[in-house]
Amino acid sequence: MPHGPPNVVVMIEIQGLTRRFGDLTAVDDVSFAVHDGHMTGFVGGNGAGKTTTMRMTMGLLGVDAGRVLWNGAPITAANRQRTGYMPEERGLYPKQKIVDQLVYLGELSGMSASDAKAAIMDHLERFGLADRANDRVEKLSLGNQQRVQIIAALMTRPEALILDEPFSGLDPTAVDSMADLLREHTSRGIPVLFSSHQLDLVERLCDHLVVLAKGRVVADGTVAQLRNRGPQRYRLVLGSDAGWVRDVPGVHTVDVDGATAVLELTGETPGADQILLRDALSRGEVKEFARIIAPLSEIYREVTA
Ligand SMILES: Nc1ncnc2c1ncn2[C@@H]1O[C@H](COP(=O)(O)OP(=O)(O)OP(=O)(O)O)[C@@H](O)[C@H]1O
Repeated sequence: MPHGPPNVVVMIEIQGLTRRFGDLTAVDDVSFAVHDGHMTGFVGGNGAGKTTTMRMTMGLLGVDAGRVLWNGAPITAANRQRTGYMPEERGLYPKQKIVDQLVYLGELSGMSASDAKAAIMDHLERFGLADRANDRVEKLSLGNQQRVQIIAALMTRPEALILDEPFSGLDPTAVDSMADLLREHTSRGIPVLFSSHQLDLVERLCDHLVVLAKGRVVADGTVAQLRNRGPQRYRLVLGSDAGWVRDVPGVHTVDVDGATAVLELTGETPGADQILLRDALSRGEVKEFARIIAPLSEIYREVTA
């Protein structure tokens, strides 16, 4: 059972955040919103500025310019205290028992020891760690330590979640438990921002995507919106040679291999897809005419190139 107030509606807006380290502008005028009830994936190569943006959002790092809004007003310390944050650097005490450590962290966030304990046991159960509650952290594998770190961020009845690479190091079962937990939060209106290099996972989970490259936002939208930015690609499979498609107006031929053609519509000729299909049908059998859905990894390569 999820722990947290029902139907919280929070929107976080990041506006013009900028941070320099010496000559390097690590985060350069970054703006985007993390909408209530949305899972927002934050992606970008190593050093793109994701962690720096998240740390500024959490008030752990000063900003050179820009601001963060919480439901339209400048974010406060109290708002941040109600945000479940998972830092990139994992900070557990190796010698302490898992349950004691989590109770301590819960109390720091204002929970009573008994509430904290109930939330902890529920989360340990979900991550298959209930029987390890009294083990010292150092006895856990790295992946299981990661699960404990996640519990620390999620057990405190957060009203927003900002998670720096929460899926890294998790096995597929833990990835599924984590994904379910995050969905429970978004279904109650909680905004979730998480960074990840696992694009397949981001594609599967996220409603919204922000792509950072060299400190700047290079794409911001739904996966479908990002897909529709470029030319639309189709595959045409005929019963005979497809070479004639090269001469169809408004169609750019990417590749023809015998009866199969990969095409892009240039957008210059309205209804080019219908013209193409009519032509193809008038020449004989059409086995397939379908849009090619680019994987997120391809879109990512294009926007960060
Ligand atoms: N405290 C610091 N002092 C100097 N440079 C820093 C500091 N923190 C970050 N940087 C630099 O800022 C840039 C952005 O780093 P950041 O950690 O935000 O990237 P990231 O997108 O989270 O990368 P990764 O995916 O590798 O975790 C990098 O070039 C990094 O070396």
